[in-house]
Amino acid sequence: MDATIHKFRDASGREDRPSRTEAEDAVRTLLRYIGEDEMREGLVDTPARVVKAYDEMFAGYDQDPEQILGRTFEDVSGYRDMVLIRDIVFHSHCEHHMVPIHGRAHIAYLPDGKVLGLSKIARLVDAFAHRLQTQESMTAQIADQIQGVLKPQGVAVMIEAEHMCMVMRGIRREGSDTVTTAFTGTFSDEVAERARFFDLIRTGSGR
Ligand SMILES: Nc1nc2c(ncn2[C@@H]2O[C@H](COP(=O)(O)OP(=O)(O)OP(=O)(O)O)[C@@H](O)[C@H]2O)c(=O)[nH]1
Ligand SMILES: [Zn+2]
Repeated sequence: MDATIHKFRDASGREDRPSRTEAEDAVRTLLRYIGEDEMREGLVDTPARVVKAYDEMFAGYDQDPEQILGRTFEDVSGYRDMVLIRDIVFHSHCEHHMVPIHGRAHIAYLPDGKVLGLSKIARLVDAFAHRLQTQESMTAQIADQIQGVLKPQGVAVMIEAEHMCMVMRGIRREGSDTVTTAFTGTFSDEVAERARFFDLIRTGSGR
């Protein structure tokens, strides 16, 4: 499993980033490549729209996951049991074909004195989803980032996703989900904790 976390790059930091105009020209080239007339009325503004959409869909390269998780809370009255956020819907793009992946992430951790703001976990998913991804990398990146920043007793991540590159092209197989998991700490060591994680995802009543 490739757990490499893309290096945080700030918007101005990459000297080799093409300009907006160059990116729009590249879209015009693709329009011509598919057989379109990039000058026809309906397409005149399309390159600018596509680049704007890319800014949003790939905003993750300018987001620092560590900063997203930065603030933790310690005053949780001694709560030590599992915290599970399930069904975090996300949209991403596969790094092989640059077409959408859509799915759900289920993320749990066993606190060791500190907890995260709940919204920060969904923000973390978005930061990684808004980059080119493989499902395996994204799963490992989320687990490693939470483990690294929060240092809980363990992290469990499960992602279920559909890859449009398998639906719209190639094998053209609708409805198959890919499931990936990553476990650290107690979840990695103890089969019972993993079982409770799976139980809570499916039934909501692990104990
Ligand atoms: N492991 C993994 N594979 C993925 C993911 N997303 C897409 N793929 C696969 O990446 C592979 C790329 O295979 P290639 O043979 O290089 O490319 P291709 O000719 O477009 O492959 P086909 O999709 O089989 O037509 C395909 O099998 C895809 O299904 C992912 O998140 N993880
Ligand atoms: Zn693909």
